[in-house]
Amino acid sequence: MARIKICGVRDRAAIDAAAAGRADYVGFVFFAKSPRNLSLDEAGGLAGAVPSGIRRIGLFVNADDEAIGAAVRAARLDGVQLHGDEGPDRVAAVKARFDVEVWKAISVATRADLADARRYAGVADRILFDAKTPTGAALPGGMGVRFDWRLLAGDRGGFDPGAAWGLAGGLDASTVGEALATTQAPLVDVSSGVEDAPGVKSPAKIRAFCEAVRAR
Ligand SMILES: O=C(O)c1ccccc1NCC(=O)[C@H](O)[C@H](O)COP(=O)(O)O
Repeated sequence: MARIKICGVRDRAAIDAAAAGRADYVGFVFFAKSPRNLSLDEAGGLAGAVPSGIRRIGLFVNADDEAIGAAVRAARLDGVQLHGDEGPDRVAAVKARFDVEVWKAISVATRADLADARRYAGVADRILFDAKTPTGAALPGGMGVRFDWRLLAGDRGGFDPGAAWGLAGGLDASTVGEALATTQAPLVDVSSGVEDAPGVKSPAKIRAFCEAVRAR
């Protein structure tokens, strides 16, 4: 069964719903422009509400070591998700500096974009294929945009078949079944698809999403 990450949680109710749905990961966003952004204090408080079986992943966009380190410590992060223009060298540097798993998001619109993932082979602990948001969009993710999931069927553009990966972008309880059937993704990541408004998670939608994944 696919693992589940509920990204952009901002309150205890969302964490409780993720736990009830037996999600594997929750995501804390550290990006000031995001409606899901958390302060270090907020993230530290929420971290204590996350049950021990759920891993905490911090999301960053082109952040420096100081910002990543402060969040890793405050929220006792198990992993970091690099969602900006970080190249393989930067991913390797984050991995060397911090004792956490490191995910790299790859923005996908066309098959050509998949080639980017190959650059991170043996460097990132997980590749997250996410939809490319439109040019000039406010955020590089978390906007409910999906891409053609058929691009990930087969060899995923030559991406290492043994490497860990996940699917994000435009998923919700009504679409995740089709996404999983098409891609066989080992992990699905959702944010706006389990919200009532940007940054406002819906416990009912989180539970429905988890049930839809488990129904596969
Ligand atoms: O969620 C954000 O606000 C965000 C901000 C900046 C970069 C990435 C962001 N989210 C990335 C995620 O992990 C989302 O879960 C992923 O893009 C899927 O989002 P959605 O299509 O809304 O489910």
